Amino acid sequence: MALLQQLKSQFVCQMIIWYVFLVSGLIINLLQICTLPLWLVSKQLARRINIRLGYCISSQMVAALEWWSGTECTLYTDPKSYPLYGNENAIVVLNHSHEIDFLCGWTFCDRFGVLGSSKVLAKKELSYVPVIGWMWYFLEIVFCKRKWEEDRRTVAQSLQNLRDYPENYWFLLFCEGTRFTPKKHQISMQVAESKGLPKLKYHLLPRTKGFWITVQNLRGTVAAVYDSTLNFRNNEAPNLLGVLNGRKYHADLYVRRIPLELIPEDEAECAAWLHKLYQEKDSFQEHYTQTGRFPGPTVSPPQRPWALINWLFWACLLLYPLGLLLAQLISTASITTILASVAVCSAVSLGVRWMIGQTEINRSSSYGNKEVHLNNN
Ligand SMILES: CCCCC/C=C\C/C=C\CCCCCCCC(=O)SCCNC(=O)CCNC(=O)[C@H](O)C(C)(C)COP(=O)(O)OP(=O)(O)OC[C@H]1O[C@@H](n2cnc3c(N)ncnc32)[C@H](O)[C@@H]1OP(=O)(O)O
Ligand SMILES: CCCCCCCCCCCCCCCCCC(=O)OC[C@@H](O)COP(=O)(O)O
Repeated sequence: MALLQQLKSQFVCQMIIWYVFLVSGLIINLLQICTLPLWLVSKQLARRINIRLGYCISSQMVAALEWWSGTECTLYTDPKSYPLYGNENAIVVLNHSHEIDFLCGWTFCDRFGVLGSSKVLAKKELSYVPVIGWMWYFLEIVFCKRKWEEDRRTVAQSLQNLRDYPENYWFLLFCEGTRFTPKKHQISMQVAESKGLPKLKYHLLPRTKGFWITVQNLRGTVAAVYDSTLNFRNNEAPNLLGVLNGRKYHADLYVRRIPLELIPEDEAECAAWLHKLYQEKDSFQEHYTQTGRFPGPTVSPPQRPWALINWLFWACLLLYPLGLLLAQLISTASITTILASVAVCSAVSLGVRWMIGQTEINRSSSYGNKEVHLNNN
């Protein structure tokens, strides 16, 4: 067991995982570009094809979490709501304090069959990330600049486009707008105080505009909000490098299904509703800290083999040409080819490090970090 663990953290294993991910990802991005003319002829068919192409990329990261690191995910939820998951459109509201929260989200999407089609309100900067960000254009992910004056029009338009989406999806919203850091927490609690809102211990104060605009624009096509609270056992702070090194974590997710009809239409009432939701989420986190579990029964959505099958397919397809290339490089080794290979590998490593950096909280943006001038009147 310890030997296997050591093997997983070996540089050559990491290289293989990255090689398969990057090369297959770029091939899929190219295939996505090839679907562009199809959008003019049959938009729904183009969307269905892109859902499957997108699955081929995001499921590789799910495979890394589930099959490589062996991370386990436990779901706490009402058994009556459980059969609806994956069989309806939903808005997912999730806390944002862990570096791999999006990845755990993807794992649950996969288990309920909505990984390819799922959406998120994401910051614009992520659209430039190779492979993942480029894939998102074709999956109609909604991007925002976190500048309301600009976002109110563009976000509403992107959401309207999703009204006739041909397959069930979950729309993820991190209402906190940025990842939790002590400084951002302190500043957002000053804002809470100035608004006369109770302080939160485990969350930043939620931004309400994105939630309101999402609910308003998807009303009639989305059935419910899934209020989701994620935590990791033993106070762990998991990260992507840990996953790629084969480190096992245990995620607990608490999901409450709230029918969309219960959410007020009026903007101010909707904002008050969201603030109350976050106060409840805070109490669930407190419960977890005290007892090590969320309230209610647990269910284990079955793990599906497709993420692993997809990864094995790409590995078989891409490792053979890599072997040939390496053999040729070694046999014709000249100083120029060696230098060129080292230069390419270094550039790719830097790119890879930058991509991983996107998930790291200590490289988080300065959004929510600036002192605000509060008006208490
Ligand atoms: C478990 C199942 C999981 C299922 C997973 C499903 C799908 C997965 C699919 C993909 C996974 C990929 C994951 C990728 C993750 C990427 C996520 C991100 O990029 S998060 C960042 C982007 N998203 C958001 O920001 C969403 C939340 N934000 C908003 O809603 C904002 O309102 C906004 C629409 C972006 C606009 O932002 P802006 O800053 O311009 O306006 P605001 O209204 O927010 O700000 C003014 C408002 O806020 C008050 N204020 C000021 N400072 C603060 C502060 N520090 N904290 C809180 N509030 C603050 C200020 O007083 C104003 O208040 P008011 O409105 O009352 O005037
Ligand atoms: C087998 C596969 C292995 C390969 C691993 C591939 C790793 C690819 C890494 C690229 C990941 C790109 C997706 C990043 C998603 C990050 C989500 C996130 O957490 O964004 C942060 C924002 O919400 C808020 O930003 P901040 O304001 O906190 O700043």
